[in-house]
Amino acid sequence: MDSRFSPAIERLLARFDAWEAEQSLTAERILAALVEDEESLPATRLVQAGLSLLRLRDWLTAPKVGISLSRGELLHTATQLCRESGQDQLTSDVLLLAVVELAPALCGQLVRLGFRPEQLRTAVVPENPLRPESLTPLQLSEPTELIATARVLDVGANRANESLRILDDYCRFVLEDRYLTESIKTVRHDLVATLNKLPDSLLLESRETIRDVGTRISTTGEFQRTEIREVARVNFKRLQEAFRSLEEFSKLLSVDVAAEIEALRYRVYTLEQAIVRGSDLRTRLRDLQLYVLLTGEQCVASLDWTIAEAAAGGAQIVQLREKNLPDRELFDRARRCADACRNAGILFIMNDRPDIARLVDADGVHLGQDDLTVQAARQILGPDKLIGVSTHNLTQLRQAILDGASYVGIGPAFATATKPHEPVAGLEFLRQAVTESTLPMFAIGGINLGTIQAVCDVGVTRVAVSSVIAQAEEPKLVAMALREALA
Ligand SMILES: Cc1ncc(COP(=O)(O)OP(=O)(O)O)c(N)n1
Ligand SMILES: Cc1ncsc1CCOP(=O)(O)O
Ligand SMILES: [Mg+2]
Repeated sequence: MDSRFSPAIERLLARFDAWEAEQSLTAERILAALVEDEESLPATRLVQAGLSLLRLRDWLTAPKVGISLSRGELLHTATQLCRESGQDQLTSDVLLLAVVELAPALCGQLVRLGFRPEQLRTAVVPENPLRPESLTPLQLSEPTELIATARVLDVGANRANESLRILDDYCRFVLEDRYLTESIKTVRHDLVATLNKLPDSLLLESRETIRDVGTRISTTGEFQRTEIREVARVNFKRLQEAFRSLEEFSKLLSVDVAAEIEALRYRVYTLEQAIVRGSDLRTRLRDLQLYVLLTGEQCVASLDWTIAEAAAGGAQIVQLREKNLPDRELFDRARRCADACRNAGILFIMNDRPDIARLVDADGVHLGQDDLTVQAARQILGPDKLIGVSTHNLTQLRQAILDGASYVGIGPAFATATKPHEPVAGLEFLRQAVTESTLPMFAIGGINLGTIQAVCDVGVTRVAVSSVIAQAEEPKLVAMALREALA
């Protein structure tokens, strides 16, 4: 067996041999084999680079003339890429990059499905690859400090991996969130890739669980979990401890590996914010489907009356969206709206202004792409208030999730006179958004009794509306009809 190949890669290459012998080795076939397992490294890399596996599989199963490749040229390119990335062993993501680079026509097709080739290259062949010569040569024959270091790293890697698996399950089965699941999975793969940069089998050779007194120590807290969310919270803590330890001890072997682990630790911190805090706020919004944006001048009647009527018809959130009021009047109006919403038993969200949201004790604030950041608004509002973010494409949606948004607006679904110059994102974006994540999402823009069915048909379950309520003679009846359509 060639030491550059793991058993999994050997098995793949044997399949390629067989296909080549029957003259059916094509770029598409190799790609399909690499993503057969949705947890595989190539599958994760493609998702990271913007490709949806569902769309890719649909495309792969459609009939097409394949692009022939030879096993020899594939291995040649892959070996060169390995050299560029400073790794000794051929990994499956390097094979993937080799296929994409050898078959530009295939790459072009994937780009049409959302794939960003430069992102794959950066992930597989980083700018400043860790060169093997930066690692200290090892002698593992005697129980030295080196062996002790390796044991600590082995334990840390196992702990981190266990926690990541649990968090993967949490995102997948509790939150049912595809993007967060992929993000956790990517951390797991990247940790493996980073630790693989340590000398061959160092961690395994040093394993000595029997001598590890820590395996027999447990505290009562270890077994107490009162809520499912606790599982995520506790495992993020464990994960961060494991990363901290890995980072400190790997400094003894390679500063480059330590730096990569530090970067992973920061990514995990961002995910913790999104997953643990997000879980609380998601729960608060779980059953809320109808969100109404109001501007005083747009309402045919008074704001107070419109809020009371809309709430009586089933509106569950009101946002005050004023664009032309001086601050004192805005503050005054916000206070009255907050009171009206409290009286009606619904949530009150302030548009654009975390400062005023805080002053009137609103339930939260809504921010657009050019407004203050989520992080800045959090500083003003503290940990318990809702922060909504407007998103118009998948990149903005993913960023809002990582920023810790409590919900997102997705749209505009249709052109609307309420915000006439806003480019329409359309129904296809709405469909993609609800497939990508389970963060509460309110479709917005041109939604009324005539268009709401089309919005529901793409899988949306929550809407935010303005003119259809503000300009209705009977907002209560309109709200009831919108709720009915969402039911
Ligand atoms: C629920 C919801 N979604 C989107 C928006 C739009 O916010 P933004 O892009 O900041 O535009 P303005 O409303 O501030 O003009 C929203 N307000 N609410
Ligand atoms: C604030 C905003 N942002 C995107 S569309 C929109 C207005 C939605 O109003 P309407 O429901 O009247 O189309
Ligand atoms: Mg705004």
